Amino acid sequence: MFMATTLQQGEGSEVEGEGRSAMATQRMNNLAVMPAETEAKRETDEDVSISSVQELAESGMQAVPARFIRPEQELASFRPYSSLCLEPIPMIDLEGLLDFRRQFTMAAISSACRHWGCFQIVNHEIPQSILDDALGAAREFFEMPSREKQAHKIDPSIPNASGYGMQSSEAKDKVFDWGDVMFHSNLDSWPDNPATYKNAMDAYARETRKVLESLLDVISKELRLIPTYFRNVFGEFEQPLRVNYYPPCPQPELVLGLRTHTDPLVLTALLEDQTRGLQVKNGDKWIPVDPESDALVIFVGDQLQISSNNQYKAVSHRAVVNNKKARISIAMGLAPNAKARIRPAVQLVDKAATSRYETRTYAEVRASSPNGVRW
Ligand SMILES: O=C(O)CCC(=O)C(=O)O
Ligand SMILES: [Fe+2]
Repeated sequence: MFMATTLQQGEGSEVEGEGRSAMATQRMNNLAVMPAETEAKRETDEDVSISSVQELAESGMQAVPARFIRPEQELASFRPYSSLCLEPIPMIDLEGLLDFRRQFTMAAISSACRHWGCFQIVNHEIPQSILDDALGAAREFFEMPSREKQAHKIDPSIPNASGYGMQSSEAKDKVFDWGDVMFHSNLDSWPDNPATYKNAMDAYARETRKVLESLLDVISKELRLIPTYFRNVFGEFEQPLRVNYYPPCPQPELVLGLRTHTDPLVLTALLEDQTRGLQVKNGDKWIPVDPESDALVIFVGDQLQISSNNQYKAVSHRAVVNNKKARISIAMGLAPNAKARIRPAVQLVDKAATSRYETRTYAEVRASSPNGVRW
């Protein structure tokens, strides 16, 4: 599993989230380089101390430090294009599961899992107030002064630790993402502050779990597995949750808020504020997802791809940033129990062919797939 960390602030560079220190601004501006100098500068930036991207963004720097700049070949895929000519990801009305549209809706979910690995859902029965309160609590958290957030600083030496830190700061490629995250490996690690956080996230997590479990029921039927298949093989689900914060960036065309990844889970639900940023990969194209205030985005994760013996696809996705507005998203996943044995359903393995995957426990799978995003 990926171990994120926050970097130590350098001596004498105390910067509070709500203010700017001239020394810190100067230090951060000194780090900013033009893309041509990127490679040469990346090395010397290794020992730079940054405790959060939000703080860096609020320092007023005009150019991003080299260690955030994506490699040249990846930058090419950022070129702006009109989404008008691109097919949007499927939008599925879950009310259809309750009436005469049931078969059609089930087939639409299955088709989205096969061809996209993602879809949006509306009429999921989660009250709008629960969605709004979760996003509100997330915003309140990130608007707290730096020292209050740092009180929850993640300790990467503890396996499966929860806490606050920069996105992907220990990813193998050493390129940082333009965002911060409050990660909860389970639902008993809420901060006391802000006071609204615990109840709002708890309610959101509980409601979203029901939706994801009902989607899994549909999926097991569509894959012709017994209805309890996933519960039987994955055990009691773990429910990790990531609250993502992407500050505005002076050079959004050079960075990613969150690197390209698949979620190492069964299913993920993503709640976004109204700021665009999520992109999903379909074939060789990156498709922007338009946020809808009453919708959730659902991702097929690696474990569902494996269980389905590749019939369903875990979707590659990433978050881009902009130079005007911070963006918040909350991703909540269903993860197999650490002891669950992960392998394709025997019913889905062609008798003549061997299965595409070896059997491993989820703990082993998670430890061996450090894609740079803590889950
Ligand atoms: O913020 C987003 O748009 C994507 C978040 C995500 O993919 C994650 O938290 O795993
Ligand atoms: Fe993700």
